[in-house]
Amino acid sequence: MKIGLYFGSFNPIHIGHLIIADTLHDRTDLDQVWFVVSPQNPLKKRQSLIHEFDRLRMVELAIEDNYQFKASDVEFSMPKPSYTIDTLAYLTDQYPQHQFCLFLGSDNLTQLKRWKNYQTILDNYEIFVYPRPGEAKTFEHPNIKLIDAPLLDISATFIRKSIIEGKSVKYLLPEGVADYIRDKKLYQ
Ligand SMILES: Nc1ncnc2c1ncn2[C@@H]1O[C@H](COP(=O)(O)OP(=O)(O)OP(=O)(O)O)[C@@H](O)[C@H]1O
Ligand SMILES: O=C(O)c1ccc[n+]([C@@H]2O[C@H](COP(=O)([O-])O)[C@@H](O)[C@H]2O)c1
Repeated sequence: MKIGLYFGSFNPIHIGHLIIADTLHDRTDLDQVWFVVSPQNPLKKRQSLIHEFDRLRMVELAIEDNYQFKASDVEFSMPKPSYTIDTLAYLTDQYPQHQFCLFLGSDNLTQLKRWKNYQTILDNYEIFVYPRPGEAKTFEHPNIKLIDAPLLDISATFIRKSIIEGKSVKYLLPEGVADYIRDKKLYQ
């Protein structure tokens, strides 16, 4: 099977993530999308990062009606911070029957040259990139595939801020995720 790995902090998962995953899945020959919840992005120091178990649970709630989407906690038992090349090597070793590729927002493509062993990632994995407002195209490589799709000006940062300010995030989050945040009083 061909699997698209969608790595992220998902703090929390929002409808932008779901639209991106669905668009990339629809426009490629991928069989499944795995949402890989990263405990700690090596380049982001965030005090508002809630526990990875809550972030994983919200991903599970968000994708439960889509059998082609899976949630992965593979990075929970790996060393922190979460280096993508190490997870790719682990998954490639664990699942030799699968072919893996990556999903990135274009903000992360801009940052890619700061990632651990980015050249190895580039040379060995196809990368599908969803455009993000404010991000210019940075570099080209045969394995980088830019997808032409509507810009989505939605971020988890905006959602966290809105919750703190008591503003509505009703249509920015899947319903189950909004309920989970409310019940557990997260991000307040
Ligand atoms: N609106 C968006 N457009 C394009 N890509 C996005 C968008 N939101 C998230 N992504 C991509 O999804 C992946 C996971 O993103 P992440 O969980 O960090 O969400 P975020 O909304 O960027 O969070 P935060 O605001 O906390 O940084 C990254 O590759 C990111 O580039
Ligand atoms: O491997 C790296 O050096 C590296 C550097 C920055 C980000 N990443 C990964 O990129 C993914 C997206 O992160 P985020 O916080 O934008 O959702 C997440 O899985 C991070 O662990 C990985």
